[in-house]
Amino acid sequence: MDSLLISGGVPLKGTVKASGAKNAALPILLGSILFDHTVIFDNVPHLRDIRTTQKLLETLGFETNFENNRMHVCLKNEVLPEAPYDLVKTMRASVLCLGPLLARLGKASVALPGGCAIGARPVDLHLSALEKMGAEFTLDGGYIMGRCEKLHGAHIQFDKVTVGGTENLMMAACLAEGETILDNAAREPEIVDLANFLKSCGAKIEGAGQTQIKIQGVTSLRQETPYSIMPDRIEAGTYLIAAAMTNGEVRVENCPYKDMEALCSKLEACNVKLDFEENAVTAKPHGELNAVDIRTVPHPGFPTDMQAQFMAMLTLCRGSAIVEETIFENRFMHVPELVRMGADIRVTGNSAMVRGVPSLTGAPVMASDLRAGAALVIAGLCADGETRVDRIYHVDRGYEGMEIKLQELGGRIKRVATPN
Ligand SMILES: CC(=O)N[C@H]1[C@@H](OP(=O)(O)OP(=O)(O)OC[C@H]2O[C@@H](n3ccc(=O)[nH]c3=O)[C@H](O)[C@@H]2O)O[C@H](CO)[C@@H](O)[C@@H]1O
Ligand SMILES: C=C(OP(=O)(O)O)C(=O)O
Repeated sequence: MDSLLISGGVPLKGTVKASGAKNAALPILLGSILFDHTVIFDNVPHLRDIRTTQKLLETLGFETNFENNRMHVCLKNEVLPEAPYDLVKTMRASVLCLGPLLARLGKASVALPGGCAIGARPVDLHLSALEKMGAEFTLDGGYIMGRCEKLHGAHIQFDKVTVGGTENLMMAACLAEGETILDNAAREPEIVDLANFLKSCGAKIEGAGQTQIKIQGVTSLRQETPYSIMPDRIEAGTYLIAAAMTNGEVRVENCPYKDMEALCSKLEACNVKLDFEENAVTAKPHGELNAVDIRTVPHPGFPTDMQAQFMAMLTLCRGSAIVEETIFENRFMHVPELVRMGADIRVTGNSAMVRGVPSLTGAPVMASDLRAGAALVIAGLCADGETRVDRIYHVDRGYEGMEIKLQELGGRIKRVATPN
C-alpha cells in the first residue's frame, strides 16, 4: 500500500490544470452500454475509478482502449448482464450500469453496493423509479436481480435529490418507450454533461440542470464525434483551497468556475483573493483568513464533496465556524485525523464546530475516504513538520496524479510505500 509523505510550510506557486471530472466520466462511460457501435471519449482522467469502470465494461462484454486520456469503448459480441460484487464493492458508481442494462437487455444482475465510510448510501430511489418504468426487482445472494419487458416512460417524483438516481433513470429513459419525466431531479453539472453526451448521440433530453428533466425514448443512439468530459470542479476547488491555505499563488486552468459559485463565494468570504479569467481562476496571496460557516446541500449549493477540504482550511482561519453536513450521515471521518494534527474541532450530530488554531503539526494520519484523504493532504502541506497520509488509494480514486501536480506547484510531497 502507498502513503503520501508531506513536508509542510511551502506556499504553493504556479499553474495546475484540472483533469476531466470523475463524477462526469463514470456515468458517461457506463452510458456506453446503450450503444451498438464504438464510442470515444476524451479528457478521461487516469484514476483508479476509471480503471474499475473499464474492467466493469469489459466484464459486461465491451472492449476498451485507454491511452492519453482517450477511451474507446466497443461492444465485442453481446452485452452480458452481470456486474460482479468484486468490482461494485470498490466503486459504488458501478450501480449506474443498472438503468442502461435494463433498457438494453431487459435484465440485469448488479451486486448491491454496500455502505461506505461516508454513509449507508442505499439505492432504493433508483429501484423504485425503475419499477415505475416497468422493471421488477428481487434481491438474491447480495445481487439486485432486475427484469422487465421493454421499459416504458413514466412520471417519476424523486423523494430526495439523488445524483446517481437521476443519472441511472436518465440513461434508462433514453431507450425506453415514450416519455419519462423526472421531477426533483439533481441539478449537478455532471448531470448536464451526461445529458450533453447522450444528446450529442441522438437522445431527446430537455431540462438537464433543472429540477424537471423530460426524456423522449429513441430506438438507438449513435456517436458522430468523440465526446470530451467536462473538467473536475471538485479537483479544481481542492487546488484553490490548497493555494489559499498555504498563502500561495496558484492559477487553476480548465477551472469550471461557473459551476463553482457556492465554493468561490465562500472562499471570498473567508478573504481568499480570486482572480477570474476566461478559463482559469487564480488564488492569490491574502491577509489573514476568516472563518465562515458552510452547509452542504445539493447543487447549486455548497457541495458535500468539498466539505472536508474546506474544513481543513477552516482549522487555520481566524475565529470559529460551523460546518453542517446534510447530504451524508457520516462524512466527518477526517475530523479525528485533523485533530491529531492539532485542529480544534467538535462534532455534534451532523455539525462540526471548527475553532481556528495558529498552526497544525505534521502527524501520521489515515485517509478514510476520497475527500477526507484530500483534506489531510492539503492540511499536511501547511502543517509544521512531516505528515504521512496512509491509505492513499482512496485519493487515487479521484485525483489524477495529485502528488505530481502538487510537486509542480512546489509542494514537498512524495509517494512512498506504507511502512509496516
Ligand atoms: C460518482 C458520483 O457522482 N458520486 C457523487 C454522487 O453520489 P451519489 O449519486 O451516490 O449520491 P446521491 O445524490 O444519490 O446521494 C445523496 C443522498 O441521497 C441518499 N440516497 C441516494 C439514493 C437512493 O436511492 N436513496 C438514498 O437515500 C444517499 O444515501 C445520500 O444521503 O453525488 C454525491 C452527492 O453530491 C457526491 O457526494 C458523490 O461524489
Ligand atoms: C463520494 C464521492 O464519490 P463516490 O460517489 O464515487 O463514492 C466523491 O467523489 O467525493
